[in-house]
Amino acid sequence: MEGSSSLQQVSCRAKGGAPGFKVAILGAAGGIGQPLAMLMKMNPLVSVLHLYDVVNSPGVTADISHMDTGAVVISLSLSLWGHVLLYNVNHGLVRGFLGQSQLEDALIGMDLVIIPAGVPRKPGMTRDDLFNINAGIVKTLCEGITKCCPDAIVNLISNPVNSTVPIAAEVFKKAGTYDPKRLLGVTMLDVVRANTFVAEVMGLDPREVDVPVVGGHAGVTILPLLSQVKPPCSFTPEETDYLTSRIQNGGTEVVEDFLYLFLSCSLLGSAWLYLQPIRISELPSITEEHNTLSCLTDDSNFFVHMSEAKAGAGSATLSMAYAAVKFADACLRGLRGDASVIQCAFVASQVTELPFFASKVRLGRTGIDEIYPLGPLNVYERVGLEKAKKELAESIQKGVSFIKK
Ligand SMILES: NC(=O)C1=CN([C@@H]2O[C@H](COP(=O)(O)OP(=O)(O)OC[C@H]3O[C@@H](n4cnc5c(N)ncnc54)[C@H](O)[C@@H]3O)[C@@H](O)[C@H]2O)C=CC1
Ligand SMILES: O=C([O-])CC(=O)C(=O)O
Repeated sequence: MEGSSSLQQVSCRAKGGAPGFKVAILGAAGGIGQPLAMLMKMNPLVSVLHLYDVVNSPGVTADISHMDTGAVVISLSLSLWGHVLLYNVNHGLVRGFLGQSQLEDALIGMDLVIIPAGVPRKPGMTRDDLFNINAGIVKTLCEGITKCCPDAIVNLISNPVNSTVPIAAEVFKKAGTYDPKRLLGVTMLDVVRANTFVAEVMGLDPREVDVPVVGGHAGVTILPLLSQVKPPCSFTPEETDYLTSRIQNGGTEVVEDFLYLFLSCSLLGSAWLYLQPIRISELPSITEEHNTLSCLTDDSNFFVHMSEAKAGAGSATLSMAYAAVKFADACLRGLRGDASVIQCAFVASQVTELPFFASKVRLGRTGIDEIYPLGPLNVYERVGLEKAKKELAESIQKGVSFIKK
């Protein structure tokens, strides 16, 4: 009978001794979690994939387990009407775990734990507005990590990253398992966005662009170092303003309807003077459409670009899953012993006077092998750095106090 067959215990033979790493995703049924799980299932470095959530992980696990890729699915156990039913979804090593009572099983023996669990922003909210809910979620999940896989590399995605990473560090310190080399706040999406936006402006292939983005992961704490872009590029002051603002507001561009308003300097031919991003709700006279809107005013002086926004349905999920997999893959390549695996991440750091800071790090067999200094900054970046540090200091302290209080 089709309906009941999935609930019978089926003996199956998992591929014995498949090489690769064991990875758990906490929050695997969410907007980021699902595409992240799918992409990790496609990663040849992953042999075992554990999918944990407080809802819907059985369905996501069953679905992902049918993919004929290396990381495989063995079994899914779920509590139903007080009974634990074991059902084997497929041969292989993707396992689903549902609810707090299965958190420890989800974590035992993991090499890498990726955490996108928690609530996302709605229009009008800052990432810091998520603190009250997400701080507790991250605390509980990290307490599980200290018990079950204290040596795992942790990739923390849940916002506000500027505070959740300090929270995780304090939880690990309290349990005596803290190793700063293994705790990384994921800021990869800022780099992904920066590469894309710079490539657009310069007419380059984004795959060939590398923009270091340092600081943190919220507003002005996101500091793209455009003076260090590879391949070397020079930007006009207007391009620098536009790119910095667009990268810093990339998350908000997805969360809510957002406008980029430019004043065209017709006397200067194709040059655009960038003004500032403006919310659609602040400009009611402009017709709203869901796709990119370009309109010219009567005197051709204004160019308006409106992004397609989720407008209440959450924040970035697909680009984030892509970025998370790019970052997780770098961590796994480091664990495997590959040379020169370098990415930006928000980590415990002595690069500035702050206890945490995002900058380029080299990943190795035990996590972070080296944290690189910021390198030479221009005046624009030095001003940005001071603003970033001021906000970051408060966010870090908020996270630390949450555990210490
Ligand atoms: N670091 C970054 O660059 C980015 C971070 N984010 C953040 O990632 C987080 C997740 O975003 P989405 O996936 O869009 O949200 P979502 O709401 O679609 O998914 C979150 C998932 O977490 C699960 N969850 C809630 N409490 C949990 C718990 N105690 N244990 C395990 N799972 C739990 C939910 O059931 C849900 O499936 C948000 O905090 C968001 O702000 C989002 C985009 C970029
Ligand atoms: O903006 C948000 O709330 C989600 C996020 O961190 C991002 O997209 O960078």
